[in-house]
Amino acid sequence: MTDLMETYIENRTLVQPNHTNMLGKTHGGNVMKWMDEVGAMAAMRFSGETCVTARVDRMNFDLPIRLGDSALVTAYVYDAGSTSVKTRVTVEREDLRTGESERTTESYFVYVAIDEDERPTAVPELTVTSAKGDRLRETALDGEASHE
Ligand SMILES: CCCCCCCCCCCCCCCC(=O)SCCNC(=O)CCNC(=O)[C@H](O)C(C)(C)COP(=O)(O)OP(=O)(O)OC[C@H]1O[C@@H](n2cnc3c(N)ncnc32)[C@H](O)[C@@H]1OP(=O)(O)O
Repeated sequence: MTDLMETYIENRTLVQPNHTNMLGKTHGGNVMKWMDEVGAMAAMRFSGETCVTARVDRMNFDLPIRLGDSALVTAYVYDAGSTSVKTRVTVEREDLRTGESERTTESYFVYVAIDEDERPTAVPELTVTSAKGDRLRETALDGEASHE
């Protein structure tokens, strides 16, 4: 068993010129890659296994992430099947000079734990033992449903 809060991972990237287009906005592909990586880390921390991405839900880029911003990616596991692991992944941009922070995108990634032969392998049960964990799971289940 692994608790939801143990899977909670945040990762910040300082947006540099090599991340942006000619308008000084972060390429969507970079944002997706950062999300995939942090989601995979949450899934691996949960399962104790190598995890591969099986599905990515709809993804809207609601606001641009500007050159010089900090991009904060947060992921956690909110549900699991026999071998699959569901994660909620969100991104916020922060203007480091003002501390102003805004959500730019959110999505749901499904990973599958694999063994040495790259075949799906069993994952543990997810536990939720705190009020914060309950809130995060509820938020993810509601968000997943509204993403359908
Ligand atoms: C080797 C070195 C390691 C080093 C470690 C270091 C890593 C450090 C961090 C990693 C950082 C970046 C990591 C990014 C992660 C990638 O970028 S991975 C690359 C992109 N993904 C891939 O290449 C995966 C390609 N797909 C596959 O290999 C196979 O389709 C899969 C995903 C293993 C599934 O295999 P399968 O035989 O079809 O599985 P099957 O038995 O039908 O179903 C198994 C489970 O998967 C679920 N499932 C399958 N497909 C889907 C789907 N499309 N949607 C939802 N659920 C699905 C099933 O519902 C089932 O769930 P459970 O009921 O068991 O819970």
